[in-house]
Parts: sequence; structure tokens; C-alpha cells
Amino acid sequence: MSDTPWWHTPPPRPDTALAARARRRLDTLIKPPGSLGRLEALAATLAAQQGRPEPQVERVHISVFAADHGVCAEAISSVPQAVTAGMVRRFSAGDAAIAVLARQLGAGLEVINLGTLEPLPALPAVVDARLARGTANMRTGPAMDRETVAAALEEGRRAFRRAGDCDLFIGGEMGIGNTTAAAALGGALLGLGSELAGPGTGLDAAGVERKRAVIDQALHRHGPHLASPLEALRRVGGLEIAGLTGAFIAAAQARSPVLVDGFIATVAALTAVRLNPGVRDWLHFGHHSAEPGHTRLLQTLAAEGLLDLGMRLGEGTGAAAAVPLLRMACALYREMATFQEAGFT
Ligand SMILES: O=C(O)c1ccc[n+]([C@@H]2O[C@H](COP(=O)([O-])O)[C@@H](O)[C@H]2O)c1
Ligand SMILES: Cc1cc2nc[nH]c2cc1C
Repeated sequence: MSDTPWWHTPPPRPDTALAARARRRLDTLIKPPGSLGRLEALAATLAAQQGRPEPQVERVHISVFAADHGVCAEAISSVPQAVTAGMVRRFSAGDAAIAVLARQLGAGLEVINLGTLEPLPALPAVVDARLARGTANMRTGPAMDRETVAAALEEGRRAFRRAGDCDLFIGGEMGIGNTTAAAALGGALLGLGSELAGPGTGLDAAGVERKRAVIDQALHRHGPHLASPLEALRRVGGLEIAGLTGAFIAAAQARSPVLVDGFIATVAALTAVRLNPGVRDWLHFGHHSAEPGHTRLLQTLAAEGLLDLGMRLGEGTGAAAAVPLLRMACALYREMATFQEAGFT
């Protein structure tokens, strides 16, 4: 048995020969070369990732990871912590934003409760995987112990496996206080201080200053330990961020394209890439969130969000909103005529 944890196993590379073939075909279709812009690259990348000459994004699965944050004791969010569990109930009831979008897309939706403060009763489409009553307060100690962060990564892998044989995996999150955890973790991974902090759900300027001070204190407290991405995730991250990280790595290892959502999901994606660099080849980014720190994260990952709609909800909604673009890219690729078929000379 190997001692190397599963999350370090490199994913396969996308099939570059299929991407080259797709790019050649795109140039034969009845349009000036390159005129469908990024939709062309999307189709070619999806073909390479799916290992299919004809890419498709019919079967979409959305896993929403939910958990609470001990750092809420520092008054770093504009909304009460009880909203996390309240939203898990709404995801299950089917009237939260991501549930509406999932229905529009015909996508599967599962919620993984990794650690709401209070337990919830059994609910449809919710997996009870509570590992703790939220994280501990990162300002005064590590957010998680070693067993818990490993278990949260594993719950992410299990969630991806339950998604089954989908064409595209989306990971969403729900956790009051998690823009503080994400800004701290992103800051640790980028060797920054609290620069990634922003208003989150709706802090005013004084609130953002308070949030920055808490993040700076946490980063200072955990100091050199943060050089390891796993330790950074454990000390200043969150249960749902670790779940997303595990799911993204497992998806890449299983050759599944991933559509990343906003600020928090992108920090999880960056954590996944730092733990396992080959994961980057499997990621698409659905949108550019209005949370200001998202810009820096996307730049670091050499990524561009497909949409820029001023969204900042989380839950996976920014990724879900971009699915129709991926579907259109695939349909154009599959269904457009070539110059030859159209009889153009
Ligand atoms: O995805 C984003 O870009 C995003 C930006 C700001 C806030 N959120 C959501 O808002 C919640 C966290 O906000 P906060 O202010 O409590 O840290 C959490 O449930 C996230 O899903 C999400
Ligand atoms: C109502 C509400 C829904 C959310 N979904 C994700 N973060 C959220 C924050 C609030 C406050």
C-alpha cells in the first residue's frame, strides 16, 4: 500500500490529438476561421477532455457542499450563520436559485451537508455527511484537525462518484462566513495578506476592514504552516471548501470536465491545483464573480470566466448559468455544415 494520499495521484492528460482534430474540423465549418471565438476553443477542449470526437454536455451534475464557519464569531458576515442550514432546506425543497437552475438545465442536484452548526432532519436530495459542528475559529486555532480535512476531501470524492457518468461536473457551496475562509486560504496560497477580502454577502466598508483584520491575524497566527496547501486548507479553509477540492481532484482523475463557480469555488480549484497541478487541465470557469478577489484568483489560474453578469451568490449558480454556452459550443461543433457539404468552393 502506498502512503501517498489519493489526492496527489496525477490525473490523465486530456487527449491533445482529439483537440487538434477538433480545431481542424472547426476551420472547415461555414464561418470565417475563429469567428465563433471562445466557443470554438470550448468545443475543442471538451472533445479532448471527454475523449470523444463529438463533445456533449447533456448530463450535468451539481454537488453543493454546505458547512458552517467558526470564524463567524468574529462578526465577518452580514447574515446570521443559521442561514446555512436554512438554505440547505431550501435546496432540498427546490425553491433556491441553484435548484431552479438545475431544473432548467435538467441537471442532477445533490447537497452534501459537511457540517452545519445544528443537525438537520433527513431531507430529500441532501446527504448527511456532517463531520463537525462547523469549523473552529481560524483566528484562534486551526479550522480543522487532520482527520477532518482528510475526511472532507474524501466526502468530495464520494460525491463526485455518486454523480455517476455525467458529461460535466459542477461543484457549488453554501456556508455563511466562507468568503472569509476563502480569502484567507487564497491569500495563503498566493503568499498575500488579506487582499482578497471583499464584502461577501453584503458587508459595508467598516465590515470589510474588520474582516481583513481577522484574516491578517489568522494568517499571522498560522504563519509558516501555510506554505503547505493541505495545511493551509486545514488551518484557514472550510469543510465545504475541502469537499469541493476533493471533488475537483476526483473529477480530473476520472477524466471529467469541471465547471467552476465563483470566488469560493475558485479558491477550492486553486487548492486542488496546488495539491495536484494536472487538475488544471480539467477546469472551466463559469463566470467572473462580483466578489473583487475573484479577479486575482482567475489571473493566477490563467483563467477567464465565461460570463460576467455581476453574480455573487455562490451555490454553483454562476457555473450553472454558463452551461447553455457549453451546450451551444458542442451543438455548433456537431451540427454545422462544412464548406464542402454546403457546396461552397
Ligand atoms: O460565489 C461567489 O462568488 C460568492 C461571493 C459572495 C458570497 N457568496 C455566498 O455567500 C456566502 C458567504 O458570504 P459571507 O459574506 O457570509 O462570507 C456563501 O454561502 C457563498 O455561497 C458567494
Ligand atoms: C439567502 C442567502 C442565500 C445564499 N446562497 C448562498 N449564499 C447565500 C447567502 C444568503 C444570505
